[in-house]
Amino acid sequence: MSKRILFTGGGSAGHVTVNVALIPKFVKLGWDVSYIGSIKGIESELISNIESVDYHGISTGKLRRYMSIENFKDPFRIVKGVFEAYTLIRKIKPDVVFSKGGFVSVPVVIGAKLNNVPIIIHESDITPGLANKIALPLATKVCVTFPETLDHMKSDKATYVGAIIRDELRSGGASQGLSHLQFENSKPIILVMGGSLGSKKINDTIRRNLPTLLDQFQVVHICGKGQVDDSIQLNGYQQYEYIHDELPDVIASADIVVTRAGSNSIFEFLALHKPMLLIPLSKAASRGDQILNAQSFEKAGYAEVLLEEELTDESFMLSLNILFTRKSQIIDTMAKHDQSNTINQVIELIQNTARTR
Ligand SMILES: CC(=O)N[C@H]1[C@@H](OP(=O)(O)OP(=O)(O)OC[C@H]2O[C@@H](n3ccc(=O)[nH]c3=O)[C@H](O)[C@@H]2O)O[C@H](CO)[C@@H](O)[C@@H]1O
Repeated sequence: MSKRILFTGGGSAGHVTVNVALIPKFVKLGWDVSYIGSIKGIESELISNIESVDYHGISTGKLRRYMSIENFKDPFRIVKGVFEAYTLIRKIKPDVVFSKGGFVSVPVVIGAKLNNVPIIIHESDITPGLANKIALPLATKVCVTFPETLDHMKSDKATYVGAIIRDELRSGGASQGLSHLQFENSKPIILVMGGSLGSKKINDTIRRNLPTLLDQFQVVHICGKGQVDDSIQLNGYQQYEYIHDELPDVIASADIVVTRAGSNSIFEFLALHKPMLLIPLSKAASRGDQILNAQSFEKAGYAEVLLEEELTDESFMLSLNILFTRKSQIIDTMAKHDQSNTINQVIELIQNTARTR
């Protein structure tokens, strides 16, 4: 009988793309693969069309850090989600659950524990997110991406594995990227990505500085859902809400990147040797995890960092020019970083943690 793995994780693409990297590996190994996510979230968009995956949507509540009327309804949604996850897991009978975090993962982890299924959680950021903090006592093992996380997560369950990157990202072609973007070979290309959901602050800064930027560069701008501005039609400037299949080619064609400091994105740019200007999400809007991610990359010599509080048109153009000048030196530093074996290490850990039947 085939082994069975159940994945969970969602809310933003950063809580899904690691699962997207692992799923084909388990399909190839002959495992049955199921996924529990939300009914309408990005995970349902990114996963439910993968043929070999049995996708189940459950009721979810968001773990907010701010006051909202929804905070009173969400405990009921979460309890409903736990009941749905528990019942599904009883039926699916997975040998192991792999959780990438995000609020949808909490009911799934609780449902797995109630069914006595071993749970592996994966933390992408330096400090654990709220969902993973709740999941930690229930988990069998915890995989972490940054070595520094072991200091924040004082648990013998934690193992440093590094970043899990989708294979397809490594096979992009710069010339395919150029032709997809309808760009020329004459000017360098900046890829702007304000996280998987987009960033209004970064979008506005780019658009205000477009005349100056386009003198020197071509700009491909991933703006986030609903944030493309159709009134801007300029040569050498392309906007997208989100890029799916063409992302490997687009990244391959880019010379430098301007991005938030979401863990998956920055490790992907590191693996693909793309020097980065990081503008981390501020502490006012988050637990400050992206600031720590960014500082770690700056210290390692992979990135320039500009804090949101210090973001002005002048500081942005200055940091961008410094990055562009340091480009070759940064690429040399990036070339010394090798994480090509992380995915195999994680697969082995999952296989060793799964129940034996
Ligand atoms: C606002 C917020 O809560 N952000 C968090 C979220 O970020 P976010 O969801 O932005 O996640 P990441 O930057 O880590 O990853 C985004 C993923 O989406 C992919 N992608 C993105 C754009 C696109 O057009 N196409 C595409 O495929 C990227 O290649 C990457 O694999 O999860 C990260 C990982 O836990 C955290 O570090 C971030 O702090």
